[in-house]
Amino acid sequence: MSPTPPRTNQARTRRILLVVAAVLIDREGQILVAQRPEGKSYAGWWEFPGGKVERDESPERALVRELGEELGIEALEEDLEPFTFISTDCGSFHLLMPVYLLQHWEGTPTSRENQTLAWIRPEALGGLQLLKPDLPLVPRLEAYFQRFSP
Ligand SMILES: Nc1nc2c([nH]c(=O)n2[C@H]2C[C@H](O)[C@@H](COP(=O)(O)OP(=O)(O)OP(=O)(O)O)O2)c(=O)[nH]1
Repeated sequence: MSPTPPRTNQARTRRILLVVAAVLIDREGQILVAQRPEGKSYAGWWEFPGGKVERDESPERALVRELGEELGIEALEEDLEPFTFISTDCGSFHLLMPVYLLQHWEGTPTSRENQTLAWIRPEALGGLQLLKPDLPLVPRLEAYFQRFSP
């Protein structure tokens, strides 16, 4: 009988892609979601605003930059509240995505990159075709918002 090979979680480690995302929450407790536009990978799927962290950029700086580029808003790094993170195998890369909550910003979020924007109630998140890596965020956000409902 041959010896049992050691158990490993994964055959090999893939390149880590560091992406940051923000859950914007307005005064009515609605959250902002964005639909990826034609021409991008996963066009038509919904996601949270954000994007890839560039070389020599902190996650918070990257997110402030992405929010400016995608939504035309000004956010402060200190207003980004760490919420959770996603760490998952996406096939050709391993996605590591810190997710922040944001309740204060300057300006009105506007589509700057042809994405469709929607303000939705947290309980409507489950009905959207969200990017698969984002699915664990749905129950976590629902639980977060339930804590504040009467
Ligand atoms: N912004 C954002 N990206 C997400 C989320 N969930 C998720 O899996 N991603 C993935 C999709 C992409 O592979 C990557 C985000 O990168 P991106 O949006 O800057 O990249 P992209 O491929 O759309 O753009 P580009 O390289 O063509 O400029 O992270 C999310 O909620 N928000």
